Amino acid sequence: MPIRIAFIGAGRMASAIVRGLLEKEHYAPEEIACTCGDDPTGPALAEATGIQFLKDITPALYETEAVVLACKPQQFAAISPELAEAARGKLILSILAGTPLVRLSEKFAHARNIVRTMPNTPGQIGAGVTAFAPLRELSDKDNGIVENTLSSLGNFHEVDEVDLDAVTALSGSGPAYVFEFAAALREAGVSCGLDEGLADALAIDTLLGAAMLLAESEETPEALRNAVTSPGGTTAAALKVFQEGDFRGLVERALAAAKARSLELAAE
Ligand SMILES: NC(=O)C1=CN([C@@H]2O[C@H](COP(=O)(O)OP(=O)(O)OC[C@H]3O[C@@H](n4cnc5c(N)ncnc54)[C@H](O)[C@@H]3O)[C@@H](O)[C@H]2O)C=CC1
Ligand SMILES: O=C(O)[C@@H]1CCC=N1
Repeated sequence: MPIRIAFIGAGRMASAIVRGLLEKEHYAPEEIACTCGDDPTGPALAEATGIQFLKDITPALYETEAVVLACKPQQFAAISPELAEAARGKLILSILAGTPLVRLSEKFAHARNIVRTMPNTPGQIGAGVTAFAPLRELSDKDNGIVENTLSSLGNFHEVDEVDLDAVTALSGSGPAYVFEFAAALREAGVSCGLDEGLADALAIDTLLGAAMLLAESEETPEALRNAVTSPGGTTAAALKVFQEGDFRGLVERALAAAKARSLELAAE
């Protein structure tokens, strides 16, 4: 059976996409191939999912419809000109943070089209969100491939490429901020006298419940926050500390740092 989609890189994000594609039955395992660098990720992904691992994937690219670039941005330069040439006439989907379409199209000069995307790790369980920007308008066929791939990870939005560095700062890196907040809640709960296991369970269910309420409610985050905050009560006491510590300013500076780093990655 010919390969229809090939993954250059077989790490965490490639695994999430492969699993999503298989779960939604967009491809049979034999129609997907991956390669990797000098580590065991490719054989491990093949073993876990039934897809093919090819140490040298270049010959197989001639028959594929689409190629997903899923190595690290710093590993992009190591992709050989021979591999890029074998991707002539193919649809290229990149998940590389920071790497702009202009740089992707220098290497994959003869691709049918190139789509720069920014997914996130909740895609592992179909709860991700991805933004994408195509180099040229997508044909119906390529639009179908992009939609199948991104919908298997969760929700998706088409954006102008210029927005993708900010998207990376917000939703690409964003799960890490939430996990850091969950860990901070757990530690603070322990400081307040709770058992660690209980603090962990309370932190997770609080984040999950609040996110589900926010997604289902018509209210803004501010309105939902206010609904928790009784005048002169406990929440007001905590939010005052957040405000004194410039919580919003801190988040703004964190996203600005991530966006600046994404822009720097363009040249690495
Ligand atoms: N981890 C995350 O939360 C997100 C990551 N991304 C992007 O996804 C990409 C992959 O990230 P992860 O999966 O986290 O990394 P990872 O380190 O888990 O996987 C990288 C993969 O690339 C392979 N590789 C290295 N050099 C190679 C080469 N020359 N040819 C082919 N394969 C090669 C490695 O063997 C490995 O399989 C990165 O570009 C990152 O910017 C995008 C959104 C979210
Ligand atoms: O930290 C990174 O560079 C990647 C891109 C977004 C999430 N992880």
